[in-house]
Amino acid sequence: MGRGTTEMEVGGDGVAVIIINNPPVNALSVDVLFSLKENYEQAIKRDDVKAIVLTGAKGRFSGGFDINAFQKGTSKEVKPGFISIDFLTDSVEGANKPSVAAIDGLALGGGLEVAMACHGRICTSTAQLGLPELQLGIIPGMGGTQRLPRLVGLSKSLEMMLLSKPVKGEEAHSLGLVDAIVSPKELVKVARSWALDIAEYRRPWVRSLYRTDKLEPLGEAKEILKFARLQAQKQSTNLEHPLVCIDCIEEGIVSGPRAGLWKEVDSSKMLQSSQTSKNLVHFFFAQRATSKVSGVTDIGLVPRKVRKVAIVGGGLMGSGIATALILSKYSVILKEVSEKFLQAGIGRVRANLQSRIKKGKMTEESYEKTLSLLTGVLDYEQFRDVDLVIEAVIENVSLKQQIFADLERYCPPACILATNTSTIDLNLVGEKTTSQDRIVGAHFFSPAHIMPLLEIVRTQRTSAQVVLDLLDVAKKIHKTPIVVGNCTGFAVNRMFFPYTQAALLLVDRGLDVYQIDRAITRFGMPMGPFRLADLVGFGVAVATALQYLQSFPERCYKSMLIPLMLEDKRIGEAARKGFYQYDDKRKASPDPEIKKYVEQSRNMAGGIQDPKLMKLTDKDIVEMVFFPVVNEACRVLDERIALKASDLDIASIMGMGFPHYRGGIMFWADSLGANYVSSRLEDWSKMYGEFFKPCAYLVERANKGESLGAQVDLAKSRL
Ligand SMILES: C[C@H](O)CC(=O)SCCNC(=O)CCNC(=O)[C@H](O)C(C)(C)COP(=O)(O)OP(=O)(O)OC[C@H]1O[C@@H](n2cnc3c(N)ncnc32)[C@H](O)[C@@H]1OP(=O)(O)O
Repeated sequence: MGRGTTEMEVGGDGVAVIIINNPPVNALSVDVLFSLKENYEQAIKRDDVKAIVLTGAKGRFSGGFDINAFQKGTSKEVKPGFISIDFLTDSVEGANKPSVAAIDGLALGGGLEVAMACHGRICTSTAQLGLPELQLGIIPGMGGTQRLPRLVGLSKSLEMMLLSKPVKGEEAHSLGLVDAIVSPKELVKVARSWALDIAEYRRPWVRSLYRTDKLEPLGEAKEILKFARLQAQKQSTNLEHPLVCIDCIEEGIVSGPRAGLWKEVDSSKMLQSSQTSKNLVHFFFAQRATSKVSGVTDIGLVPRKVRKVAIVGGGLMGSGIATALILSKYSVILKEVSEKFLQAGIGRVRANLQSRIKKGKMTEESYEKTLSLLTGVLDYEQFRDVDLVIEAVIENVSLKQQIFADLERYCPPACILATNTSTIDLNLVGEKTTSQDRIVGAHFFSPAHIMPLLEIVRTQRTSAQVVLDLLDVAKKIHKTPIVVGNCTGFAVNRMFFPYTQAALLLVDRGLDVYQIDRAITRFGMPMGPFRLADLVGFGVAVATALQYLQSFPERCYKSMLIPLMLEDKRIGEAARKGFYQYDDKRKASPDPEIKKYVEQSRNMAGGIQDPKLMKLTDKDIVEMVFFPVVNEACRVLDERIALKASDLDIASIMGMGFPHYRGGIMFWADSLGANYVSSRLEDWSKMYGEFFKPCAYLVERANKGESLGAQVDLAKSRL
């Protein structure tokens, strides 16, 4: 079956309207592009056609080239340059009949590139126009690197491409990217008469590719490109495609737009088969797949409306969650135990909003309006009509049990009862209630109003309806949800607990703390394990480590390094002293004093330093720190705590900052090969103990030559 088509209607006015039709976003599949080409040929041939209007069905021009084709390939072989040069440049832009693009909704990537090959563009004020290809590890491949700079100037086009940042209709108009803004109702009508005006020489016949009026003089252009290269190298270390994009733009400016088009064609082909592009395309689909949950979103249920939310606990997490909710227009009640704590909680919400004002993301007026959605309370009286409660108090089982028993008494019987615990078994939390079907985990990551991930934890008794309702709330507060099962640490924290432990093991065996952090940040993590431990605080680190020690004693590495530092009141960034020392501006710098703790810890670990470890490359360090994480992720899948490896990819990226351009933890492991990961772990386990022992799931997949990302058997699911 084909993927999409175009339809053509020729009106009595001599205008052929060609409509792109490929729901939901009118993506340009190869089928759509071939159909478009056929209709163009017809329109050019027919004597009753004077001009052409190109538009998209159902209020969306086009979301760009069909990204599925990057993963699955296409049914037809297309020769290089066929779409960009033969069709768009020579047949559409070079035609003797003018085309006008009528843009509503979105014109992204290939969608905007097709529109830029037209001789005029009309759009609605809400339309989004942009070239976001770089977010997929590729560059615009249908002339975008050549035409966008010629329409909006070099600086703005670089910003739009390098940041994958679209512009809205009004801005597109003031930039000169579109010629007029009209209402959706008028769109096609105005485009028709615009096209006729061009055909009859009442308006200029503009071929964007040959315009030079917006381009800066050569010397200035070269300076702008030089600066852009420096910026790209700084902001996108490890990435090649932003630099390739700049090279293509430069080629067009220096050697002419046709040479630029050919360089773009060749570079696009090369980048499409790069590992980075595969990783980023995987990330695109994996992110969308998280909200498709088998047994929840495919059984005909409809999410219930959540209007009013109560939060118990106004600490760092509770106030962050409250901020996220009021920002999405939920009415929120914040409960604390005393006036003092309540005011502190509300103060934190205020500060979160104020910081948005400082960053220009919020006006004073919307600040007041948003804050008016928050009510502080000291008892449960106002909980009688809430639709959702999120408990966010300290990690104390009996306190949580008491709170849930109270919630059961005060909240309506259908109210969703969620806990923000990051480790405690949900069955334990709800032990003193009879409401197990509506108890669910809503695990936010700190700071909750900023971090994009929401881990939704369900027990075997949580109802599908409750999970669906929370998925809907997640969407409304712009969080990416992953639905996981119930166990110590759930999916995200559990998967990452070996991260710090591996780093500690390496230090006990002779490696330098800062060398490890450097290798991990060069790999693309926002910070290394030791800098992260400082940020989280040693108190939390030790408490969490104890929980894992209780749950998974056989594979915990017990280093004394953090407890030793804790004894001396080095507790991390909060005290300005952890693995690093911190100045007034919270800038971290290595601290020579930690040497003594390291020595002590090494002695307590038996003083075994391994000369082999002294010669580790960055790559080895990265693998020794992350392969234990992959190993734990495999266990999480094997136990069906997560149902899809791609959910763990998203969790690693959005919860832990794993570089998205590496595709996420499991996709990255698969790019190296399950067999490689398993055999390296096996070797290390012989040298350094059980901590590295590959789990049965990993060994089995490695032996069978299967990828770690291949679907698990859902029949065994515990959810
Ligand atoms: C040669 C060229 O230069 C190369 C290119 O054009 S590459 C493509 C460039 N285009 C892009 O990067 C745009 C990617 N898409 C997006 O940013 C967003 O999907 C959007 C802004 C278009 C719509 O966002 P939103 O309304 O929130 O819906 P969203 O859930 O993201 O997408 C709806 C569906 O359309 C699909 N989709 C979106 N863009 C697509 C595309 N270009 N190709 C194929 N499918 C696409 C999504 O996968 C999703 O499918 P699903 O329902 O099965 O999960």
